[in-house]
Amino acid sequence: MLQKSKTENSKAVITIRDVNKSFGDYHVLRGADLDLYEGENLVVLGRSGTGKSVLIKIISGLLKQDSGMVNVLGKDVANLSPKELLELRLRIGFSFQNSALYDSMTVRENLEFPLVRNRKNLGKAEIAQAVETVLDAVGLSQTINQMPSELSGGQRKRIGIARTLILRPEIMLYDEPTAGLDPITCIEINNLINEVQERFKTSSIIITHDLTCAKAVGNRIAMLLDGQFQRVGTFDEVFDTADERVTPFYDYNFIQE
Ligand SMILES: Nc1ncnc2c1ncn2[C@@H]1O[C@H](COP(=O)(O)OP(=O)(O)OP(=O)(O)O)[C@@H](O)[C@H]1O
Repeated sequence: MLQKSKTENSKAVITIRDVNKSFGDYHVLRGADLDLYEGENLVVLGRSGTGKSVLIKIISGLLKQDSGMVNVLGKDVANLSPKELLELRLRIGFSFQNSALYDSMTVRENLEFPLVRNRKNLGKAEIAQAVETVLDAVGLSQTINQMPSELSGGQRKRIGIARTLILRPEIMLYDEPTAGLDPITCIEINNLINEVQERFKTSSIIITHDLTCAKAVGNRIAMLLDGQFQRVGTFDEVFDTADERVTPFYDYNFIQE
């Protein structure tokens, strides 16, 4: 796992500075600052409705901030042309709760799909090799000819992550990766997030309400409070406080050591 000092010496692949975003009277992001460093797993915590999804949408260019700067992989996201934005999005892997597999396709076909659509220069053998590599990475080589309906929830999640990895993203964005999974499967997904970091050298933002997950995968934790990342650091640093906006997170979560 990355040491904190190493993380802080790395270059930022996402830089967010003084970002504001309102919906009507509701000022969701209020001068938010955040860096994602190359190679790190950064966990974003925050109560429901604090703006975590809004932030991810701004990073991926689906929403525009009202003011402030968002730079992703050297690009000023708010000022990209539609074509440049598409190119940037191909360098980002999204693992979202609603990124379901295609039920009518086998695992192999599900994994081939993004390559066939986005990497038109690849031959059959290269596609087959890429499918094998990502299936091996998520530990599910044996499911290659199965249908999604034959897989468990945890296996479907892993195949979803494999489908994202097949385009070799530089950044991974995980939105609540362990939501709705049993505790054993949660541990498997946490391990997978760490394996992906190591094997594919990705830089990742992981949004979660699951503190076991946060502790297991986060090189750093960033807590969104009142529209800003007011507590950023290691897990222990973030929770070593009597701040009443922070302590309930810890008190009400069961932490598996
Ligand atoms: N397109 C939109 N139009 C109006 N309001 C919006 C829009 N998108 C988000 N909001 C509001 O912004 C606030 C933050 O929403 P967001 O989805 O980012 O919360 P979150 O931190 O991801 O919450 P959760 O943990 O429940 O997913 C909410 O009050 C939401 O209603």
